[in-house]
Amino acid sequence: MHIHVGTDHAGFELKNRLVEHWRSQGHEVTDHGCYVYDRLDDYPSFCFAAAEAVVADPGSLGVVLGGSGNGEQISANKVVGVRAALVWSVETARLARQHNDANMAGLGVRQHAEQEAIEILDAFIAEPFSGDARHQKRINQIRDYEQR
Ligand SMILES: O=C[C@H](O)[C@H](O)[C@H](O)COP(=O)(O)O
Repeated sequence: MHIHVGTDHAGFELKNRLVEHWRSQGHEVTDHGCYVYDRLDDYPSFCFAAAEAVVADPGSLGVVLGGSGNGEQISANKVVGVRAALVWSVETARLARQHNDANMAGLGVRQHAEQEAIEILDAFIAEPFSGDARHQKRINQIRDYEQR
């Protein structure tokens, strides 16, 4: 799996852990920043970069991190072709893939212990889309609206 990751300062340490963790599992990981810790940096540019990379790389997945994950998810969803879900438990992460075919996850680093955050994001990466017709129909409705 090719995984694109972006974060602001709030997720800097977890992002570095995830890059190492997923590479050790054999995943290809592209780090879209931030590359240095700056407590005054702004999340949108990192999220746009990760989101544009996901759209340009069909089959890949993306993860955006921040204090709450909210601004990161909002930013990622501005990029046409992105379906970013805010994931806050293993179950919501799995459902984001199973039902929504989400190609990006937003996670609030300040809302979880590190190990829990890693487990949530591992669940997101591992879960396939169910392919069920009822879910695909709804995803198509979102795609059609986005393209109008
Ligand atoms: O939705 C935005 C994210 O949670 C940001 O990571 C957060 O707003 C950053 O907060 P601060 O600038 O207070 O560290």
